[in-house]
Amino acid sequence: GRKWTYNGLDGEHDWPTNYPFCGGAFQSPIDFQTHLLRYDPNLPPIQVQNYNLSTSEQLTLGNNGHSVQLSLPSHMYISSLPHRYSAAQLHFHWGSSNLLTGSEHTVNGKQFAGEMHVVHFNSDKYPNVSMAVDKHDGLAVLGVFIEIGEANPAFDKLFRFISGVKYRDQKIQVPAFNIRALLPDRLDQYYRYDGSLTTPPCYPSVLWTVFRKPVTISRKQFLALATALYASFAQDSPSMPLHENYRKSQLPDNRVVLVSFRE
Ligand SMILES: NS(=O)(=O)c1c(F)c(F)c(S(=O)(=O)CCO)c(N[C@H]2CCc3ccccc32)c1F
Ligand SMILES: [Zn+2]
Repeated sequence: GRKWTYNGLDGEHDWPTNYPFCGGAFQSPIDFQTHLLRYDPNLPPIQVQNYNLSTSEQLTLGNNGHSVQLSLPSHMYISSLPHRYSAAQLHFHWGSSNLLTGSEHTVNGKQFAGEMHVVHFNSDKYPNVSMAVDKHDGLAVLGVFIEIGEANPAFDKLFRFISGVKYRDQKIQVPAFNIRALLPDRLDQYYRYDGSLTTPPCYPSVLWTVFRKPVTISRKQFLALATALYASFAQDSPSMPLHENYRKSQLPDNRVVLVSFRE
């Protein structure tokens, strides 16, 4: 598709020009304001299967110019939703070295340092993520807020390779590891709403689950993510840093956000 960026020309205000859904309804992210929340006691804890990948498996780590993404095998899946949602990839959104506010979803206006998304597709109905991406029941994305605090060694299994994908379209193979260790310990407390991809083409095809509890990584780990990457190709000059790759909050339109926890 046509190129798009997070700021300046081709920035998010211009996305609807080439990607009409970006100007439509049910857009993500949104701000989880208290008055939008409704407690739903029937929301079950999220259950993930086969997330503990063996180190003999290899995954593709890539820089697609918009984020750093890790391919995931489709034998990983979420089993607690109405359909089986199989894993496709995970990626990150962040601010910059001195902007510790780079999450996409926010809580009463509070922005976290970053956010990780684990993208899954409805493998009961669609053969792969590309066929699912524009269907109303196509995708389920798990969102994890990232805060600066105690280091989390699991993220180093990914971040230690980031210098290998500094420039756009660079890809390397990395040893697989336990992806469950990237999620918070409690998967029973989360925000749930119907939304969209937060990047063009912004299809309103995502069942969002954003965990209430953030994960923490150290400032050193965060800087590895926030300062290592370029959105431009290796041969391009000048190079453009890949940072502040988060979309602004979208209008809730009269959407309700279900929560699995009581305040
Ligand atoms: N925040 S988000 O979860 O909405 C989201 C992204 F923020 C994002 F950057 C990407 S991407 O593939 O890295 C780049 C543009 O799609 C995807 N990629 C998804 C959507 C399209 C697609 C097709 C195949 C594999 C993954 C994806 C995404 F779902
Ligand atoms: Zn994302």
